[in-house]
Amino acid sequence: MRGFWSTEHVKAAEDRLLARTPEGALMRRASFGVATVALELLGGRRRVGLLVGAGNNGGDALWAGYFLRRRGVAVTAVLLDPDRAHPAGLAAFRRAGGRVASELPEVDLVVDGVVGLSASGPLRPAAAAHVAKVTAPVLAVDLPSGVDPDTGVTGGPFVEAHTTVTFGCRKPVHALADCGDVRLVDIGLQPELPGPDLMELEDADVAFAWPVPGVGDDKYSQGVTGIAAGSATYPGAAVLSTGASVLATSGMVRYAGQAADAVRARWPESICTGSITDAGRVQAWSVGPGLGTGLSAENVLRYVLDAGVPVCADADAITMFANNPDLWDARDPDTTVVLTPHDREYARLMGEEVGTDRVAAAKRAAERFNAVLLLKGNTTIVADPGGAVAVNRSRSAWPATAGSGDVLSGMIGSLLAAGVYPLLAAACAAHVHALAGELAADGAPIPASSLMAAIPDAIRSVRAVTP
Ligand SMILES: NC(=O)C1=CN([C@@H]2O[C@H](COP(=O)(O)OP(=O)(O)OC[C@H]3O[C@@H](n4cnc5c(N)ncnc54)[C@H](OP(=O)(O)O)[C@@H]3O)[C@@H](O)[C@H]2O)[C@@H](O)CC1
Ligand SMILES: Nc1ncnc2c1ncn2[C@@H]1O[C@H](COP(=O)(O)OP(=O)(O)O)[C@@H](O)[C@H]1O
Ligand SMILES: [K+]
Repeated sequence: MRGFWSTEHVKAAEDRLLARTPEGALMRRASFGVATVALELLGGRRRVGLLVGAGNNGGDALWAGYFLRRRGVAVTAVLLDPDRAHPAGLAAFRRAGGRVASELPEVDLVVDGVVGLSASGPLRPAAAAHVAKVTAPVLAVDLPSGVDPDTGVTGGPFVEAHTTVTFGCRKPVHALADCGDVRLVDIGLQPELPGPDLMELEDADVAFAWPVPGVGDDKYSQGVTGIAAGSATYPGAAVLSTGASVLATSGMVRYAGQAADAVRARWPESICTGSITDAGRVQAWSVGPGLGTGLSAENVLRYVLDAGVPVCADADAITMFANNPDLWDARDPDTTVVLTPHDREYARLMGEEVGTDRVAAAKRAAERFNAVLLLKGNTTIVADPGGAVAVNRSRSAWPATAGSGDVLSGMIGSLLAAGVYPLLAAACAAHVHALAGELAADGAPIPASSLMAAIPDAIRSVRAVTP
């Protein structure tokens, strides 16, 4: 699991660390890390440019320039605010033979030391003008300048980094925005940090959490999933949701609804019935995709909320909650619910747009509904009411296709039925879903049914990393 810490927590931890470290030692350690990565990226080429801002981020760039000079690299620095350039860094850089110029010459690599943790807003015009002329790959110090460190939001010009070298710990920007290849340099910060503000599951975490049958298991003992989705108008949603559930875990899937014939034809291993009241016992329900929002759909939603098992509520279920708040209020408050809106469903449910800070939006909704909230998108955010947040960045946008959400909700239902902790169930499903999309697409558009069919490949791929 990777952790990410907010600027507030990083700055407080850095202050504590600075208080017990000789002056300048942290910056030299950090910038030595920058220089090491720069040499690796240069691969024998010898011309580096530095864009140097007014704060310590610029100081890091200047000290990195100093170390590069000592390795014989030609380094030219552009000082964006010459009077406020880091004095010790600038003196060391000049001593080592670094050149200061008003424009970057032709170089093989640019080090972005414009702004780091204290950034606010997009690049200012002077910095933006220099960045616009850059053609060489950019190595960002701490984070790409112009991108918000806590939200990953860009509201104007920003640096597009080939690689980012960060120090002490990762920050939210590294999970929420494209920072290129992110390298972490240890400066001894970990002991000073509280628990992470965000987390991102890696393959090994997902493999560890994913339910695998034991020798003593049977089809019931692993948790039976119930799917309440689809309708006469939208039978496909039921087929996709049920299929995702069948493929995600071992054990049994029960389908209840108007698409029973279509589901039975495609998934003979599922136990299908036309009516929710005849479904039989399950350990979790996945409800909503293609269900409709009429009276009979409302009754289905009431039934699953009353079943005393965890519920994943998606699509039409979310719209019904938005249209009729009584439905939500009537549920047993102890029932675990995972809500999985996309942005428009979020706006319906919350009565406000998601906005640019998607993590804050997901946290607000999780708290308001006392539920796990999975906000869909290229970067999926999962927040639980206790304040924990997991993010999953999809490496491709191929999953942005009709029916893909139906697949996700079937997978979440399966993991909930197997007893996986709700935040982890949603985050693991998002991870495998994105990977299945990538594997199935392999560079060309795919329908959601192909994404669904790649679930076993994606599970195999994450499990391949475990010993
Ligand atoms: N503390 C530590 O232990 C360690 C810290 N380390 C390093 O320190 C960095 C944090 O340094 P920091 O706090 O000095 O501020 P920093 O990010 O350089 O920026 C401040 C200046 O930028 C300006 N500015 C703001 N927004 C801007 C924009 N959009 N576009 C352009 N300019 C903008 C703003 O200008 P002003 O508003 O004052 O005019 C201000 O003067 C951190 O990221 C890491 O690299 C490492 O050495 C490891 C040890
Ligand atoms: N740009 C994107 N890149 C990667 N994944 C995406 C992107 N847009 C959406 N997704 C994912 O695709 C799925 C879409 O779900 P949803 O909008 O509910 O679709 P549908 O209702 O058609 O099933 C979600 O899992 C979401 O995270
Ligand atoms: K930077």
